[in-house]
Amino acid sequence: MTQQEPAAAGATEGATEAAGATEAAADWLDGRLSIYAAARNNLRKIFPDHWSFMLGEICLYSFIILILTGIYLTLFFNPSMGEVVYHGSYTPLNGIRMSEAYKSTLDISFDVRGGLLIRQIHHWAAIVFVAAMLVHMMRVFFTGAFRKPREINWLFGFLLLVLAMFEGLMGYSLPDDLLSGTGIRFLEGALLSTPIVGTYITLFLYGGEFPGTDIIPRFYSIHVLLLPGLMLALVLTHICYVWYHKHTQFAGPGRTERNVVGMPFFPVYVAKATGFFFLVFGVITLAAAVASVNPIWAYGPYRPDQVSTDAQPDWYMGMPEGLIRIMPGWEVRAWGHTLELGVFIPLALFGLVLVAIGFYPYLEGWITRDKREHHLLDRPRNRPVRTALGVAWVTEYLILLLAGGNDVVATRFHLSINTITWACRILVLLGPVVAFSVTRRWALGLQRRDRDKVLHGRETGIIKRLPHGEFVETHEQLTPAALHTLTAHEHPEPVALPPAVDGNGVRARTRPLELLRARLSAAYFGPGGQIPWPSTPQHDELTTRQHLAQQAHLTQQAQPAEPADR
Ligand code: HEM
Ligand code: HEM
Repeated sequence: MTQQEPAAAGATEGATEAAGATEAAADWLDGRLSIYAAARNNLRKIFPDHWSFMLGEICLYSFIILILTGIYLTLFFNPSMGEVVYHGSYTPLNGIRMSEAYKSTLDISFDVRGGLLIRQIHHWAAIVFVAAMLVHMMRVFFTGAFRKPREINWLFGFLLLVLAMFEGLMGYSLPDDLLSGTGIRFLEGALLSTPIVGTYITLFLYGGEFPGTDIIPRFYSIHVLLLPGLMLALVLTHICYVWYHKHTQFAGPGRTERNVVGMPFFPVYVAKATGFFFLVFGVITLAAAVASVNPIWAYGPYRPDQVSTDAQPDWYMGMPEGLIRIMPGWEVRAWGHTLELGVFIPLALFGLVLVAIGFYPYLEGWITRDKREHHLLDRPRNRPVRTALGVAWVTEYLILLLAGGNDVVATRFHLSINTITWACRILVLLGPVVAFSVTRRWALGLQRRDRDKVLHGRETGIIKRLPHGEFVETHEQLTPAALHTLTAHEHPEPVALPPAVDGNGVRARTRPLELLRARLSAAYFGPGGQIPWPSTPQHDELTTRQHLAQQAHLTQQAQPAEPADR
């Protein structure tokens, strides 16, 4: 017997006791909540694997980080517009009159232990949150994961995106620094431009004339209570739907519309997801620790008579900002009222774009008349028109982001602000059209390449010289798995117009909506929308030709090209 044995035996006994206690606790819970049945049904749930499926997780984890850090901030932030004179650690602002909201944010930054880091994590998490949402949304869009039965979940996700943008706007308005105030002023202008109800909405929200003393406390309630509450409910519903519908998967051998191929939720995904949460938290914390964001002490407290150059909203508000900056300052005065078209048109456009994004799944469903469920994802190249629409939208977004920062571009690159504005005006109209047509052609080109690969195999890059001098490139047949993946997608037919003459020989009237649907469907699935597979005779001919060429090749290799004697 060695010295260690009693200790080891003691440890085993302890572990057995702990396991027994855990089991007893689990039994107690099961007697009340039937957790065994719930665990049996859910823990082995299968999830398919693809790197792009982690984008939704980044949204989820940054949302959790926002809630955790936000709760910490509420302990020290004072959402009051009451005025105080600052005497604190940040000496350059000593003796300056400011709101209590601004002062408490300075205190969080300079006097609260870990305050600045938490503030920065909160702000960085907000930036990552909205960025992850946009990229996640584009993944869902480009792969067609929004199709039946997931249209509702797309709508929930879309609502989350809109709420997050406004949650962010409210958040960076809270510290009441010069930049915040400029944002609140911008919002006031935007609301005032709404015809008929604009003035009433503004007076109601601001509790009187701008800036008043109500706006920060009101934004605070909305920021820490109303919107996070709504978002939490939506996030939970969103994830429940992902669970209920089961995740989509990319086509591949053994994967069909009726099964899910992947790894079990427990233990594989639980372990992966936990690790990934800490990775996201770590990266955001690192960014917060090394990269300063929103240094409000450098901007100073808000004063309505001041505005700084380079005043920029957070990047996700770049689109409305850009639209307003490039719009000519049109104004109509009639019957004693002013219609501020220069602000109202861009905002209406922004709203329309958002609505179009939210309802896109229904629009595509209407165009394609497709009522089936889809659990296999599309490769973006196989739906060129949809992919091109997505790229056109991203292009438009980026151009407007640039337009929204026209003052920054002008000062950093020593350019004329008018030149930038005019360039953006032209680009906003041309950019999406060019992006659409280049992407569509590109996707069609990739489809052609896939078709060639299926018919002729993969180009190996190995050139062989035949005995009679001809050079040929050898092709390698695809593996059955690759062949399956490349040929798994459907080739839908465009929706046909109803016959011009009905069964009784009477001319039928085509309704404009049906005509529109037929045209759009032809654009999606006509010759400009997909590369048809070769017809059966074409396919047979190609295979025979390939076979003959191979035979000839083999014969030539077997016989010397130049007979030695005759
Ligand atoms: C708070 C924001 C969001 C969170 C926490 C979230 C979370 C998730 C998670 C974890 C998944 C499963 C993994 C994945 O596919 O990435 C998912 C799937 C999905 N999300 Fe989101 N999401 C958010 C925003 C959005 C947005 C903005 C949209 C679209 C407008 C959207 C639409 C969808 C759809 C349709 C699915 C199902 C995809 C499939 O099964 O392939 N989500 N979401
Ligand atoms: C869910 C999405 C959220 C987003 C996108 C968001 C965004 C922001 C942003 C951008 C700021 C400005 C930070 C800065 O000063 O640089 C902010 C401030 C703040 N947020 Fe949030 N936030 C969210 C959720 C929450 C939640 C859930 C809480 C509280 C429970 C919270 C509490 C606060 C407080 C107290 C401030 C003011 C303190 C400060 O500015 O340092 N936030 N938020």
